[in-house]
Amino acid sequence: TTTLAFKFKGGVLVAVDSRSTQGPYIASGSVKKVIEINPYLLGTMAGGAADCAFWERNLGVQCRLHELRNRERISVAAASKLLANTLAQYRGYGLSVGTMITGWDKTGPQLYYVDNDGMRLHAKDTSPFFSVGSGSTFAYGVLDSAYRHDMTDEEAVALGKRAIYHATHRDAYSGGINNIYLVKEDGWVKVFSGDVKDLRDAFDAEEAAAAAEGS
Ligand SMILES: CC1=C(C(=O)N[C@H](C)C(=O)N[C@@H](Cc2c[nH]c3ccccc23)C(=O)N[C@@H](CC2CCCCC2)C(=O)[C@H](C)CO)Cc2ccccc21
Repeated sequence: TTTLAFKFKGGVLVAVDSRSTQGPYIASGSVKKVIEINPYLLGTMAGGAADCAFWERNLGVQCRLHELRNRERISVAAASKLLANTLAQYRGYGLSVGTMITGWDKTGPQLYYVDNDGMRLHAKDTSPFFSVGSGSTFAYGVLDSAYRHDMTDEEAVALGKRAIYHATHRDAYSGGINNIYLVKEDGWVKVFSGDVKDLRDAFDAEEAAAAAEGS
């Protein structure tokens, strides 16, 4: 799996692959690794498929209950804390969940990393991006070299495609479809869904267009 997300001038960019494996066997080439918790909150999934699917759906229930009790949408910080607390309760049970919780709340765009070890990291200017999964090392190589905060939405999408392309090219456990979401002030938008095999020319074309626009 390769999942990544980064904060930038326009909000938050989320990009994931869609391969599920059982050892060397590809169980699926088209799983959804982004869960749409509500129109303002997204969660990414890496690790045990059933663990991620079950506990992130459970998080959705907890977020909805928070809204009903408090008559206001839950913040990204609180939503990520609910999941971190749940995973802490099950520490030692063998859960495998590596996730990013992101969205836009009254404090603006926010991004957290949460995993089964009980880690909960807040993306700040020092580290505005995370990548989770077996392909994350390849994605970090691309993000570390090309990330800039003042990217346009199009440049951010092109960077997400480039990072997923290189990770799925090198990592046997990543592949399938690249799904990309943009988190804006009025909620998330799914902006791209395409086979990773076709990505190469996609981000080359976007690059050329951006260069032409710049000149
Ligand atoms: C697709 C699927 C299941 C599935 O593929 N299960 C296999 C065994 C699974 O969990 N695969 C993991 C890898 C894995 C196997 N055994 C493990 C034991 C512990 C931890 C991980 C694993 C996977 O693809 N993980 C993906 C992310 C998943 C894909 C499916 C959607 C949710 C996120 C990855 O992290 C990469 C492929 C790297 O492993 C189980 C399930 C239950 C209900 C509905 C759908 C599914």
